[in-house]
Amino acid sequence: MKTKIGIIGGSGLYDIDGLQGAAWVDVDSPWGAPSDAILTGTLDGIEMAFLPRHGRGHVHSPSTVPYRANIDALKRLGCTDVISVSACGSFREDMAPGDFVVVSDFIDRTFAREKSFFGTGCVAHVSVAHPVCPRLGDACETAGKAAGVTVHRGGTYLAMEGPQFSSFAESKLYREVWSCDVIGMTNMPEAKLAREAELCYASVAMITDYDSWHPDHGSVDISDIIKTLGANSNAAKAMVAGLPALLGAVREDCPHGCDRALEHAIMTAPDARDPALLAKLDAVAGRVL
Ligand SMILES: CSC[C@H]1O[C@H](OP(=O)(O)O)[C@H](O)[C@@H]1O
Ligand SMILES: Nc1ncnc2[nH]cnc12
Repeated sequence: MKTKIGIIGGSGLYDIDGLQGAAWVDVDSPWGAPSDAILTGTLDGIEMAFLPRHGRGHVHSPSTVPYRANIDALKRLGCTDVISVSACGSFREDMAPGDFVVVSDFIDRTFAREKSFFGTGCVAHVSVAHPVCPRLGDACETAGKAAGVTVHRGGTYLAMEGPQFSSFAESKLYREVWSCDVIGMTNMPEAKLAREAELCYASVAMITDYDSWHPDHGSVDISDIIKTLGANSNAAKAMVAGLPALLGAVREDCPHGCDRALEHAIMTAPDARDPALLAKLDAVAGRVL
Protein backbone atom coordinates (compact mmCIF):
# COMPACT_ATOMS: atom_id res chain seq x y z
CA MET A 1 0.00 0.00 0.00
CA LYS A 2 1.21 3.54 -0.75
CA THR A 3 1.92 5.68 2.30
CA LYS A 4 -0.22 8.78 2.66
CA ILE A 5 0.46 10.83 5.77
CA GLY A 6 -2.36 12.78 7.37
CA ILE A 7 -1.43 15.57 9.76
CA ILE A 8 -3.97 17.16 12.09
CA GLY A 9 -2.65 20.52 13.21
CA GLY A 10 -3.78 21.93 16.54
CA SER A 11 -3.73 25.41 18.03
CA GLY A 12 -1.08 27.51 16.29
CA LEU A 13 -0.56 25.10 13.38
CA TYR A 14 -2.85 25.99 10.48
CA ASP A 15 -0.70 24.88 7.50
CA ILE A 16 2.56 23.12 6.69
CA ASP A 17 5.46 24.20 4.48
CA GLY A 18 7.12 22.81 1.40
CA LEU A 19 4.37 20.70 -0.18
CA GLN A 20 4.80 20.14 -3.90
CA GLY A 21 1.57 20.60 -5.86
CA ALA A 22 -0.06 22.12 -2.79
CA ALA A 23 -3.84 22.52 -3.03
CA TRP A 24 -6.61 23.00 -0.46
CA VAL A 25 -9.31 20.48 -1.31
CA ASP A 26 -12.85 20.23 0.05
CA VAL A 27 -13.74 16.71 1.13
CA ASP A 28 -17.41 15.71 1.50
CA SER A 29 -18.10 13.43 4.43
CA PRO A 30 -21.36 11.75 5.46
CA TRP A 31 -20.41 12.77 9.01
CA GLY A 32 -20.76 16.49 8.28
CA ALA A 33 -18.28 19.12 7.20
CA PRO A 34 -14.67 18.64 8.33
CA SER A 35 -13.02 21.50 10.24
CA ASP A 36 -11.74 23.01 6.98
CA ALA A 37 -10.53 22.11 3.52
CA ILE A 38 -7.53 19.78 3.52
CA LEU A 39 -4.12 20.88 2.25
CA THR A 40 -2.79 18.15 -0.05
CA GLY A 41 0.49 17.71 -1.91
CA THR A 42 3.69 15.70 -1.76
CA LEU A 43 6.76 15.97 0.43
CA ASP A 44 9.85 13.98 -0.58
CA GLY A 45 7.62 12.19 -3.10
CA ILE A 46 5.14 11.04 -0.44
CA GLU A 47 1.52 12.14 -0.40
CA MET A 48 0.50 14.37 2.48
CA ALA A 49 -2.85 15.68 3.72
CA PHE A 50 -2.94 18.45 6.32
CA LEU A 51 -6.11 19.39 8.23
CA PRO A 52 -6.19 22.31 10.70
CA ARG A 53 -8.23 20.91 13.61
CA HIS A 54 -9.80 24.20 14.60
CA GLY A 55 -10.05 25.47 11.00
CA ARG A 56 -8.02 28.35 9.56
CA GLY A 57 -8.72 31.35 11.75
CA HIS A 58 -9.38 29.00 14.73
CA VAL A 59 -13.14 28.71 14.32
CA HIS A 60 -13.99 25.45 16.15
CA SER A 61 -13.78 25.08 19.92
CA PRO A 62 -12.47 21.81 21.40
CA SER A 63 -16.08 20.66 21.99
CA THR A 64 -17.31 21.54 18.50
CA VAL A 65 -14.42 20.24 16.38
CA PRO A 66 -16.14 17.80 13.96
CA TYR A 67 -13.92 14.88 14.99
CA ARG A 68 -15.85 12.21 13.07
CA ALA A 69 -15.93 14.21 9.84
CA ASN A 70 -12.20 14.95 10.18
CA ILE A 71 -11.15 11.32 10.61
CA ASP A 72 -13.59 10.14 7.93
CA ALA A 73 -12.29 12.78 5.48
CA LEU A 74 -8.65 11.74 6.03
CA LYS A 75 -9.57 8.06 5.57
CA ARG A 76 -11.65 8.92 2.48
CA LEU A 77 -8.63 10.77 1.01
CA GLY A 78 -6.60 7.58 1.36
CA CYS A 79 -4.47 8.43 4.40
CA THR A 80 -2.75 5.41 5.93
CA ASP A 81 -1.26 7.20 8.92
CA VAL A 82 -2.42 10.16 10.99
CA ILE A 83 -0.19 12.30 13.17
CA SER A 84 -1.86 14.72 15.52
CA VAL A 85 0.02 17.80 16.68
CA SER A 86 -1.47 19.61 19.67
CA ALA A 87 -0.79 22.27 22.25
CA CYS A 88 -0.85 21.03 25.84
CA GLY A 89 -0.10 21.87 29.45
CA SER A 90 2.50 19.94 31.44
CA PHE A 91 2.21 18.18 34.81
CA ARG A 92 5.93 17.45 35.02
CA GLU A 93 8.73 19.80 36.04
CA ASP A 94 11.04 18.16 33.48
CA MET A 95 8.52 18.48 30.64
CA ALA A 96 8.94 22.18 29.95
CA PRO A 97 7.26 24.64 27.59
CA GLY A 98 8.78 24.14 24.13
CA ASP A 99 9.31 20.40 24.67
CA PHE A 100 7.38 17.78 22.68
CA VAL A 101 5.83 14.66 24.22
CA VAL A 102 5.14 11.65 22.01
CA VAL A 103 2.00 10.55 23.82
CA SER A 104 1.64 6.88 24.76
CA ASP A 105 -1.76 6.81 26.46
CA PHE A 106 -4.82 8.89 27.27
CA ILE A 107 -7.37 9.41 29.99
CA ASP A 108 -10.59 10.57 28.38
CA ARG A 109 -12.52 13.05 30.54
CA THR A 110 -14.45 14.58 27.65
CA PHE A 111 -18.22 14.23 27.81
CA ALA A 112 -19.90 16.47 25.23
CA ARG A 113 -18.74 14.89 21.98
CA GLU A 114 -19.74 12.13 19.57
CA LYS A 115 -17.17 9.40 20.25
CA SER A 116 -17.92 6.64 17.77
CA PHE A 117 -18.80 6.05 14.13
CA PHE A 118 -20.85 3.07 15.25
CA GLY A 119 -24.18 2.87 17.11
CA THR A 120 -27.73 1.63 16.74
CA GLY A 121 -27.89 -0.54 13.63
CA CYS A 122 -24.19 -1.32 13.53
CA VAL A 123 -22.52 -1.84 16.91
CA ALA A 124 -18.74 -2.30 17.10
CA HIS A 125 -16.22 -2.50 19.91
CA VAL A 126 -12.55 -1.86 19.13
CA SER A 127 -9.69 -2.03 21.62
CA VAL A 128 -8.00 1.21 22.62
CA ALA A 129 -5.82 -0.43 25.26
CA HIS A 130 -2.85 0.88 23.27
CA PRO A 131 -4.34 3.89 21.50
CA VAL A 132 -1.27 5.10 19.63
CA CYS A 133 0.87 3.39 17.01
CA PRO A 134 4.46 2.84 18.26
CA ARG A 135 5.78 2.78 14.67
CA LEU A 136 4.46 6.30 14.08
CA GLY A 137 5.67 7.33 17.54
CA ASP A 138 9.20 6.22 16.58
CA ALA A 139 9.08 8.42 13.48
CA CYS A 140 7.80 11.44 15.46
CA GLU A 141 10.48 11.00 18.11
CA THR A 142 13.26 10.78 15.52
CA ALA A 143 11.93 13.65 13.40
CA GLY A 144 11.36 15.86 16.45
CA LYS A 145 14.88 15.29 17.76
CA ALA A 146 16.33 15.92 14.29
CA ALA A 147 14.45 19.23 14.30
CA GLY A 148 16.32 20.19 17.47
CA VAL A 149 13.41 19.74 19.87
CA THR A 150 13.60 18.12 23.31
CA VAL A 151 11.33 15.12 22.81
CA HIS A 152 9.97 12.97 25.64
CA ARG A 153 9.00 9.49 24.53
CA GLY A 154 5.83 8.42 26.31
CA GLY A 155 3.38 10.24 28.50
CA THR A 156 -0.26 10.10 29.47
CA TYR A 157 -2.44 12.87 28.03
CA LEU A 158 -5.51 13.90 30.02
CA ALA A 159 -8.21 14.96 27.58
CA MET A 160 -10.53 17.47 29.28
CA GLU A 161 -13.71 18.96 27.88
CA GLY A 162 -12.73 22.62 28.28
CA PRO A 163 -12.89 25.26 26.98
CA GLN A 164 -11.94 26.63 30.42
CA PHE A 165 -8.59 25.49 31.77
CA SER A 166 -8.46 23.25 34.89
CA SER A 167 -8.96 24.38 38.45
CA PHE A 168 -6.03 24.04 40.86
CA ALA A 169 -7.71 21.01 42.49
CA GLU A 170 -8.26 19.29 39.12
CA SER A 171 -4.70 19.99 38.06
CA LYS A 172 -3.37 18.42 41.29
CA LEU A 173 -5.71 15.42 40.90
CA TYR A 174 -4.56 14.71 37.35
CA ARG A 175 -0.90 15.17 38.28
CA GLU A 176 -0.62 13.62 41.75
CA VAL A 177 -3.33 10.97 41.84
CA TRP A 178 -3.77 9.97 38.20
CA SER A 179 -0.09 10.39 37.26
CA CYS A 180 -0.87 12.17 34.00
CA ASP A 181 1.94 13.93 32.19
CA VAL A 182 0.20 16.44 29.91
CA ILE A 183 -3.26 17.91 29.44
CA GLY A 184 -5.18 19.11 26.41
CA MET A 185 -8.72 19.30 25.09
CA THR A 186 -8.72 17.62 21.70
CA ASN A 187 -7.00 14.25 21.41
CA MET A 188 -10.14 12.45 22.49
CA PRO A 189 -12.27 11.25 20.81
CA GLU A 190 -9.89 11.80 17.88
CA ALA A 191 -7.62 8.88 18.84
CA LYS A 192 -10.60 6.54 19.42
CA LEU A 193 -12.11 7.45 16.05
CA ALA A 194 -8.80 6.91 14.26
CA ARG A 195 -8.66 3.41 15.75
CA GLU A 196 -12.24 2.72 14.61
CA ALA A 197 -11.24 3.90 11.13
CA GLU A 198 -8.24 1.51 11.19
CA LEU A 199 -5.82 4.41 10.85
CA CYS A 200 -2.44 4.32 12.57
CA TYR A 201 -2.46 7.36 14.89
CA ALA A 202 0.22 9.10 16.93
CA SER A 203 0.01 12.29 18.94
CA VAL A 204 2.74 14.84 19.48
CA ALA A 205 1.84 17.13 22.38
CA MET A 206 3.72 20.43 22.27
CA ILE A 207 4.00 21.94 25.72
CA THR A 208 2.94 25.55 26.10
CA ASP A 209 2.51 25.87 29.90
CA TYR A 210 2.55 24.14 33.30
CA ASP A 211 -1.24 24.06 33.68
CA SER A 212 -2.23 25.43 37.09
CA TRP A 213 -0.44 23.18 39.62
CA HIS A 214 3.02 24.76 39.46
CA PRO A 215 3.84 26.99 42.44
CA ASP A 216 6.11 29.23 40.35
CA HIS A 217 3.81 29.59 37.35
CA GLY A 218 0.33 30.27 38.78
CA SER A 219 -2.72 29.86 36.60
CA VAL A 220 -2.70 29.15 32.87
CA ASP A 221 -2.52 32.39 30.92
CA ILE A 222 -3.59 32.30 27.28
CA SER A 223 -1.29 35.20 26.36
CA ASP A 224 1.72 33.19 27.64
CA ILE A 225 0.47 30.17 25.68
CA ILE A 226 0.19 32.19 22.49
CA LYS A 227 3.81 33.40 22.91
CA THR A 228 5.01 29.77 23.06
CA LEU A 229 2.73 28.57 20.23
CA GLY A 230 4.69 30.41 17.52
CA ALA A 231 8.02 28.72 18.29
CA ASN A 232 6.28 25.37 18.83
CA SER A 233 4.55 25.48 15.46
CA ASN A 234 7.81 26.25 13.63
CA ALA A 235 9.35 23.25 15.39
CA ALA A 236 6.30 21.15 14.46
CA LYS A 237 6.69 22.11 10.80
CA ALA A 238 10.34 21.05 10.93
CA MET A 239 9.32 17.74 12.53
CA VAL A 240 6.63 17.12 9.89
CA ALA A 241 9.20 17.77 7.12
CA GLY A 242 11.24 14.83 8.42
CA LEU A 243 8.37 12.33 8.54
CA PRO A 244 8.09 11.22 4.87
CA ALA A 245 11.71 10.07 4.68
CA LEU A 246 11.27 8.11 7.92
CA LEU A 247 7.95 6.49 7.04
CA GLY A 248 8.89 5.61 3.45
CA ALA A 249 6.80 5.29 0.32
CA VAL A 250 5.46 1.81 0.96
CA ARG A 251 3.24 1.16 3.92
CA GLU A 252 3.45 -2.47 5.04
CA ASP A 253 0.69 -3.91 7.25
CA CYS A 254 0.96 -2.27 10.67
CA PRO A 255 2.93 -4.63 12.96
CA HIS A 256 0.71 -3.47 15.85
CA GLY A 257 -2.55 -4.20 14.05
CA CYS A 258 -3.98 -0.65 13.99
CA ASP A 259 -5.06 -1.19 10.39
CA ARG A 260 -7.00 -4.33 11.32
CA ALA A 261 -8.79 -3.00 14.41
CA LEU A 262 -12.24 -3.80 13.02
CA GLU A 263 -11.41 -7.39 12.11
CA HIS A 264 -13.66 -8.94 14.79
CA ALA A 265 -15.24 -5.78 16.20
CA ILE A 266 -18.70 -5.65 14.65
CA MET A 267 -21.37 -7.29 16.82
CA THR A 268 -24.54 -6.57 14.87
CA ALA A 269 -25.76 -9.49 12.78
CA PRO A 270 -25.55 -8.80 9.02
CA ASP A 271 -29.33 -9.00 8.58
CA ALA A 272 -29.93 -6.62 11.52
CA ARG A 273 -27.70 -3.83 10.27
CA ASP A 274 -29.13 -0.43 9.38
CA PRO A 275 -28.48 0.27 5.67
CA ALA A 276 -28.38 4.04 6.25
CA LEU A 277 -25.63 3.71 8.85
CA LEU A 278 -23.75 1.18 6.69
CA ALA A 279 -23.75 3.70 3.85
CA LYS A 280 -22.14 6.32 6.12
CA LEU A 281 -19.52 3.77 7.20
CA ASP A 282 -18.29 3.18 3.64
CA ALA A 283 -14.87 4.80 4.06
CA VAL A 284 -14.26 3.99 7.72
CA ALA A 285 -15.39 0.35 7.74
CA GLY A 286 -15.96 -0.61 4.11
CA ARG A 287 -13.13 -3.14 4.37
CA VAL A 288 -15.12 -5.30 6.78
CA LEU A 289 -18.72 -4.54 5.80
C1 LIG B 1 -4.59 27.47 22.80
S1 LIG B 1 -4.83 26.85 24.37
C2 LIG B 1 -6.15 25.65 24.41
C3 LIG B 1 -6.36 24.86 23.18
O1 LIG B 1 -5.09 24.42 22.69
C4 LIG B 1 -5.13 23.04 22.53
O2 LIG B 1 -5.63 22.83 21.23
P1 LIG B 1 -5.11 21.68 20.26
O3 LIG B 1 -5.18 20.42 21.08
O4 LIG B 1 -6.03 21.62 19.09
O5 LIG B 1 -3.70 22.07 19.89
C5 LIG B 1 -6.09 22.59 23.61
O6 LIG B 1 -6.49 21.26 23.45
C6 LIG B 1 -7.16 23.60 23.50
O7 LIG B 1 -8.05 23.32 22.45
N1 LIG C 1 -3.03 23.76 30.38
C1 LIG C 1 -3.77 23.35 29.36
N2 LIG C 1 -4.92 22.68 29.58
C2 LIG C 1 -5.67 22.25 28.54
N3 LIG C 1 -5.37 22.48 27.26
C3 LIG C 1 -4.23 23.15 27.00
N4 LIG C 1 -3.68 23.52 25.83
C4 LIG C 1 -2.55 24.18 26.12
N5 LIG C 1 -2.36 24.26 27.45
C5 LIG C 1 -3.40 23.62 28.02
